[in-house]
Amino acid sequence: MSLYHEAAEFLTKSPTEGGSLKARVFRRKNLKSSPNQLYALVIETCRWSEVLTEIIERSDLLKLERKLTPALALLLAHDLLISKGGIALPQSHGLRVSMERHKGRLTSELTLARLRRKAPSMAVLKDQVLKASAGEESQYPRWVRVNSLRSTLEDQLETTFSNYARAQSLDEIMAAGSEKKIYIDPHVPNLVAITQGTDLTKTEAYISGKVILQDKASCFPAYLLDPRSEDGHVVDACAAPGNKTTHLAAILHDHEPEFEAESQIIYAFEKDSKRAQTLEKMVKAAGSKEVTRIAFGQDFLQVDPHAERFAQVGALLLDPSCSGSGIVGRDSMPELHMPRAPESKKAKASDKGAPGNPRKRKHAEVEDDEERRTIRDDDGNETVLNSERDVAARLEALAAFQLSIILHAFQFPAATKVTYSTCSIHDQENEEVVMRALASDVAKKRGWRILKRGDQVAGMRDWPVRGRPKPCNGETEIAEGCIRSFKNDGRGVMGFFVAGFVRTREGDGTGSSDDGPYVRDEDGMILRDVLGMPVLKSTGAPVSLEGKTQEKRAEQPVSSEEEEEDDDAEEEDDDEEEWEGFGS
Ligand SMILES: C[S@@+](CC[C@H](N)C(=O)[O-])C[C@H]1O[C@@H](n2cnc3c(N)ncnc32)[C@H](O)[C@@H]1O
Repeated sequence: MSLYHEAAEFLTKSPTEGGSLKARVFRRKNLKSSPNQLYALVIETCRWSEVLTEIIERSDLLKLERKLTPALALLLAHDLLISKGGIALPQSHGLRVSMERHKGRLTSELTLARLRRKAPSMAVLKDQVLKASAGEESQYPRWVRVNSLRSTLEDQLETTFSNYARAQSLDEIMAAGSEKKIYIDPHVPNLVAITQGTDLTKTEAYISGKVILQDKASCFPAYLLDPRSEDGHVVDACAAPGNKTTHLAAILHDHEPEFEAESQIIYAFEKDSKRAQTLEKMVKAAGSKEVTRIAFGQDFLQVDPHAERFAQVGALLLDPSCSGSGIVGRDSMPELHMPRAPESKKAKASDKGAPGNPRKRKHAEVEDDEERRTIRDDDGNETVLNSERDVAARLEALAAFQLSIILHAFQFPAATKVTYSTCSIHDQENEEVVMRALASDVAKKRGWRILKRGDQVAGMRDWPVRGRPKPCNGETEIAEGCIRSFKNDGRGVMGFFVAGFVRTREGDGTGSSDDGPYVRDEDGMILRDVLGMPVLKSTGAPVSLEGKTQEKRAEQPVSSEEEEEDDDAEEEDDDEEEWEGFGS
């Protein structure tokens, strides 16, 4: 079966499997075509289907080529007229011949369709098509985190975003239309919002890991955790694809003291080996490899918190699988238009439900039925649910798993900071899990409590949307400590939840305070002398630079990217020698 026949099936048949197009394509076994190619063809054809339907009908293609079904005509017309590569079939293939003999007529119809839409060029038409077919995401800004391991905000403003006008508010970004505008986020450091429409993935900054596309809310957990040199090693318990792991690495880099300090490691666990490979790629691209140890396929719950190698783990970021109900545009699928089949021709079995029936149909509508029965978590796993009771049971199962992750993290002997986050909007997975964690034996025994709003990093303290008091049993301090965000509330972010837990080591009798050896101001920032050296609590005097400066200087690469690559190669060898896996 050709790519086009397989794609036509996805385009026309009501899904029997449920789930988004992406999930259905990637889950389908025995596909002859590459799932990536197939998915791209179907989704792009949907985007262009209104224009292509007009072209096919006006050119009478289906009357002239009786072997073509409406879906095949749509897919082939897409590749013939729109795709750079043309039709992906041998020149003598019947389908390709059927299309190419009408190329002149179809191309003229494309020009007329473009002119009817008042688009002076194909580029403008493409822009229009993309906008018209954009889903929920188009109402949101695009969030971009500047990766401080590879670049700085200033550098990016002068390079990647040099032709963007500075916006004074997020509203300006949302109202900017096609104008390129940029807004520097007031809550999360190194984060900007830009107008939708530009494909940043093609830029040098994206390819080289200088910028990372990451929703603002997804930046909250690492920022709230705020790992500092005195916190020791860090755990990212559920790490793939790695947005938060790489954010943690950038924050460690930003907080790296100029003076002698133990080097810090991020232990990144990922239960799913395939996703762990994505994590590895992201960690490498973001320049975080040196500080990150990935546990491929390792279940965090099977890891022994008391193992020697975790003795210095002071901070843990927990971002476990959840219902994903806060994700923006997860299932959005462009509206599909189908050319009408010629009158005399009976609709082929493979075209049932497409033309003749309502000519326009939203994939979402087809999937709505499925949606009632299917919930998809943020890892893309789907569960078929038949009733409200099923939904409640699924949320309870997720909540029980999420709670077990927190309780496991609470056991790490040196841990004093934990963040827990979900991209869910459900109380059951959010405040209710927090309350259950705080009420647990391990929390009580070890002195874990909520990180109060007043003790949070400045940007999180200022963020106005807080936890819901009701599921916190009216305990406002806990609700205020929880941070929420909601879709469609004008703040331009996804639905999200994060809470921090802290404890002092006195809580379990180990006797040291949890904010490290340096004097801090009321924002929790380390006090420094005029040279920027941190002031020690023990002596009241700044730390001496001796020793470290020379060592640092000796570590500096001579320069050049080539050297960086060489370094990488060496690190790989080093890693292989040093790292023997996590075990339990
Ligand atoms: C919400 S995603 C994490 C997203 C990630 N923190 C990021 O920001 O890019 C949850 C991840 O946790 C992984 N996971 C689920 N249970 C796990 C466990 N017990 N141990 C380790 N990883 C787990 C899933 O495979 C999935 O990749």
